[in-house]
Amino acid sequence: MTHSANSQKAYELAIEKYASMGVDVEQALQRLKSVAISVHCWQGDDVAGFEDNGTALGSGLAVTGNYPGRARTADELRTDLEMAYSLIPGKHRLNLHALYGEFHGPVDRNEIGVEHFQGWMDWAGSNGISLDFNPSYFSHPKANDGFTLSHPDAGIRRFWVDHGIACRKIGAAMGKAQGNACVNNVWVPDGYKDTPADRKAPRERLAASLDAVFAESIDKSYLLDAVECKLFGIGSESYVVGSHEFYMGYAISRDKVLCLDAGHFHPTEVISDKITSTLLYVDELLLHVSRGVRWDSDHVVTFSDELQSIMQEIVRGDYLDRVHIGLDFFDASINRVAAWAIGTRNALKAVLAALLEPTEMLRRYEADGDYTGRLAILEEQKMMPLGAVWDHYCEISGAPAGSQWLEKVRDYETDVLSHRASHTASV
Ligand SMILES: C[C@H](O)[C@H](O)[C@@H](O)C(=O)CO
Ligand SMILES: [Mn+2]
Repeated sequence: MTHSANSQKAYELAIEKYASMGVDVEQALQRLKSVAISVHCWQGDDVAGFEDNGTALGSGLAVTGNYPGRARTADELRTDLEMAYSLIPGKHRLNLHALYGEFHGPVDRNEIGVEHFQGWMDWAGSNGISLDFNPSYFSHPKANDGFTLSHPDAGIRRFWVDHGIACRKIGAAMGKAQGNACVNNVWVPDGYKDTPADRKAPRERLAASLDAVFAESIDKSYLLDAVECKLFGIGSESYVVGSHEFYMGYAISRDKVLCLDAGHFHPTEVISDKITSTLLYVDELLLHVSRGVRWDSDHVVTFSDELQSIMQEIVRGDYLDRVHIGLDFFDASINRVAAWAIGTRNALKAVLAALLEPTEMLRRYEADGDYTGRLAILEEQKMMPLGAVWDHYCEISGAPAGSQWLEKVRDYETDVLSHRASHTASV
């Protein structure tokens, strides 16, 4: 039997196996097709961007590794992204940070405009990709002392408010051009390394600055404002102004999208358990699917228990239309295109696994108090033929099945990435 006849047979057996649990595989694949993951641009170049403002990555962000082939220009980044998208089944979005504009000279953050992102918008339009956006409150001389929107200096706060306003205009133009809302996510690094004497004033200033950023009402069909909390960063170990409680309250009171980054909580705290709670109080969530490892919040996403739980919670709650799934990791120690492919494919595999769960059966057991049955079926799920369905989905989507994508990345490395000058990422 040929390889494709084998995989067809495996798929047919998988359909039977899932049907015996009351699960319709074709219906699950139909739903999966509509799931667009927002792929983050910053994995491709170690969060460097194209500003050339002489400021190294900081504000608690660090990229380790010096794997050759980092994208150095917007064109290189776009070429790498096209390669990555070709390895991922389905149609996905691109999440751009403001420091990735094409500036052609010095343009400070408070002066950026739609024109600096026209190249990205044209590229996105011709590739059928929708864009999301983020103001960049780091890697800038005015962020070097650890504070931006909550800075004690009113002039610096004003500068960063103007950056936020400029980014909302850019995001709205993207949303208008693409015909669906651009999610514009605000994350600020503000915080103290050591115990503060005043936890209150910076939070009051941050709330006031955010209100100024969001003062202009923009049609939600163009732009969705999101806000992202963090527990701690390198250099803000003792206090982060934008904590979870801060942004939870802010998002609820100001009708904003709440962003939950999987690496931004206590090491044993999981965002999968926050989805059903937060969605009682906010209309929509943005997820930054990431993987924390000790001090780092941004390892490449693997097919972990938590990744599976996140997607189960979204699917079980029927939240696929209320949760925007974005990625957030950066690893300079491995091939960067492979990092995108691994992380995004894993996120999709976890969505598929969740769509193939016999949820009705599990709920029935639970309602009947049959916790033995619930645990037994949850564990049996782990041995179901997910891989055969995934391979089939890749094949019908024109993406490589199994590990075939790796060969394509190796070829791309030889043909393209290896010709780029080597560099050393920040450590
Ligand atoms: C580039 C950053 O990772 C990103 O903007 C932010 O979402 C974050 O998670 C900071 O820790
Ligand atoms: Mn994040």
